[in-house]
Amino acid sequence: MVTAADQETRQDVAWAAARQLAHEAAEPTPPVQVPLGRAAGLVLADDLVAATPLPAFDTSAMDGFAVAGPGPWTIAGSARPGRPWEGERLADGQAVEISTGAVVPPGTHAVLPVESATTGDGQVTGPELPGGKHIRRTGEDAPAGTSLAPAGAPVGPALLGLAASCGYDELPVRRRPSVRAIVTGDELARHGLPGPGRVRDALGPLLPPLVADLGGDLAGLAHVPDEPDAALAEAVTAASDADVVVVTGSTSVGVTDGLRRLLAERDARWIVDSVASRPGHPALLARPRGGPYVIGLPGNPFAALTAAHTLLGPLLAGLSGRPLGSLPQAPLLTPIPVPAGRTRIVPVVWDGAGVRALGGDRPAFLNGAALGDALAAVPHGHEPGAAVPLILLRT
Ligand SMILES: Nc1nc2c(c(=O)[nH]1)N[C@H]1C(S)=C(S)[C@@H](COP(=O)(O)OP(=O)(O)OC[C@H]3O[C@@H](n4cnc5c(N)ncnc54)[C@H](O)[C@@H]3O)O[C@H]1N2
Ligand code: MOO
Repeated sequence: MVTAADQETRQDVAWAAARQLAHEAAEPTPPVQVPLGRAAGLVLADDLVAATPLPAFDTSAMDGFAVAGPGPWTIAGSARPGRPWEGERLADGQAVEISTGAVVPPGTHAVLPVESATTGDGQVTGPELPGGKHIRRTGEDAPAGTSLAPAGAPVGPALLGLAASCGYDELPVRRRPSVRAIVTGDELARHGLPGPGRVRDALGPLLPPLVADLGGDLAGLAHVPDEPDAALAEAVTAASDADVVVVTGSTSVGVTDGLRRLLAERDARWIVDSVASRPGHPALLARPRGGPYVIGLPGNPFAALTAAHTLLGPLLAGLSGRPLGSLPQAPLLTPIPVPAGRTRIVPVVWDGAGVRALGGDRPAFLNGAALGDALAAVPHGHEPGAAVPLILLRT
C-alpha cells in the first residue's frame, strides 16, 4: 500500500502507480511529417481524418450489369475501373456492363451480378433486385471529415493502407524516442562460460530487442566499470543526446552502485525511486536538470526485465504520444504467494481458460520469461482463478 508520504518521496511506489507516473512524466517528442513509406512503426501525432467521403463515388460491388427500371434491359455500353461509362444518365430499360470497382452510372437502380444475368441480342434479363443492391454508396464507409484513428494510434500496416485510401501522401507522426544503455558490473564477461566471480552479461544481448519491442530506438550500448564513480558519470554525460538513458546494475545502495549518488549530485527530479514489486524493487526513474530521463534497472536479469516493463515501456509510450491503455487481464490459475503491499511479477503461459505460472523466475533467472507468453502482475491476496493484469511478451 502506498502512503501519501511514499508518494511524496516516490519510494515503494505501487506497481500500477509506477507505470502511470512514468507515462505521465514523459513530454511527447515534437510531431514530424513523414512519407507513408517511412511511417510504419511510428505513432500518429494527429487524428487521421477522411478528407473525402469513403468510398469517394458510387461504385459497383459486383461484376455484372448496372440496370435501371424493370427488365429486360438494353445494353448501352460498359463501365470499367478507371474508365466510367460515357453516357449521362441510365434511362429505364437500359443496362451498362459493369466491373467491380467501376463508377455506377447515374440513374442505376441496382447491379445485377453476371451469375444471375442472361444475355442475348444486345439485351440482358434477370431477377428483380431491391434498390441499391450491390452498390457501395458514396460515403457509406465514412462521410468526409470522419476521424478514423486518434492521435496516439500506432501506425501499422492497416493504418498505412487506410491513410493511403484517404489520399494521404504523408502522415504527422512522432519519432521513436532514442535510448542509450549503460551496462555496469566489473564481474561481467561478454564471452565464454560463467565461473567463480565471473557472470555472463545477460543484459547486453537482452536490451536491444527489448528497447525495440517497447517502442524505442537503441542509439548505443556501453559497458562501464563499477568504479570509480566518475566512469558512470562520464558515460551518463556522453549519453545525454538520447531521450532516455538506461543504466543497469547500479540501482542498489552498495559502494559499487553509484547511480543514486550521481542523480543526487545532478539535482535530479525523482519520478519513481523504487517500486513495491518483486522482483524489480530498486528500479528508478529520475530526470537530472537539463538532461535526458534516467532509468535504473536492477542488475539481476529477470528483475531488470520486469522493471523495464514497469518504467521504460510506459515512459517510451508517453514520449511517443501513445496512451498507456489498460492491460489485458486473464484468470491466473496457479496459487502465488505475494507479500503484503507488493505486486509479484511472474512469467505465465496461456492454459485454456486462463494463464498458468511457469516458475524459473528468481530475480537472476530468465528461464520462465524466456518461455512465457506474458508477465502477470499478481496482487497480495490473489486467489487462484481471479483475473490479473498481463504484459504480453509475444504478439
Ligand atoms: N542492502 C541491500 N542490498 C540489496 C538490496 C537492498 O534493498 N538492500 N536490493 C537487492 C535487490 S532486490 C537487487 S535486484 C539488487 C540490485 O542491485 P544493482 O542494481 O545495484 O545490481 P548489482 O548489485 O550490480 O547486481 C545484482 C546482481 O545482478 C548481477 N548482474 C548485474 N548486471 C548483470 C548483467 N548485465 N547480466 C547478468 N547479471 C548481472 C550481479 O552479478 C549481481 O549478482 O540489489 C540487491 N541488494
Ligand atoms: O527485486 Mo530484486 O529486483 O529481487 O531482484
